[in-house]
Amino acid sequence: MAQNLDALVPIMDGQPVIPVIVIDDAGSAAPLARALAAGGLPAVEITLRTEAALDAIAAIASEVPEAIVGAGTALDAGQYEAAVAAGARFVVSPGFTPDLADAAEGSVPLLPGCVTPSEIMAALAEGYTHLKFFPAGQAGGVAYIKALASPFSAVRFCPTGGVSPDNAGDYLALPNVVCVGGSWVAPKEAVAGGDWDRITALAKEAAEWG
Ligand SMILES: O=C(O)C(=O)C[C@H](O)[C@H](O)COP(=O)(O)O
Repeated sequence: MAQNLDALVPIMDGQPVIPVIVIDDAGSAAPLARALAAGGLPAVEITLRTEAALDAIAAIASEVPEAIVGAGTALDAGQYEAAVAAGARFVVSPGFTPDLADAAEGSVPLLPGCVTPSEIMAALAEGYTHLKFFPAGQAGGVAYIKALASPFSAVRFCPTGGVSPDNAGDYLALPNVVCVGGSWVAPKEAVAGGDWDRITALAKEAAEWG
């Protein structure tokens, strides 16, 4: 009845930035994951927002052993199960529902999103301490997360949404932030153009915040 922290914490602690990927062509998935891992970001979150997402997760799981593939934007138990079946090693959701909590009783860890104190308390009651904070910038940013530290000293966040090279350092400096999520390390045009060197360079810069 709790979050699988043994599996999740090493992923969150392992790199300061988790790339958030919206993928249109599953054929790009393996080279993209290789490029990110080469830059020091092995864990990648493939959002379940496109038709190609599950195939992309499966491709990375089977072809890129140095990567740690996760699924993002899992909105319900069915999506959690599909992502796990495709090979996801962690699953991220923008929110948290009882349905997702039940599905995530298995071994693949869930990183659910919470913003308000009541949402955080509901997550704590389910045994969840490691939470996504989404949409980070719009929900209150660095100042808001800082204010959550005193009442929720056991909670650790991964802010995502509006995080960029300009503010990632500010988020990561907070004691209750372990990593951030962001799409900037894999720009759409670089993925479409197969510009893997650029993506490795962006990943290297991001990895240095750790
Ligand atoms: O789909 C989800 O579940 C999300 O997490 C949305 C993400 O926050 C953004 O895709 C990344 O946000 P940006 O780095 O601002 O582009």
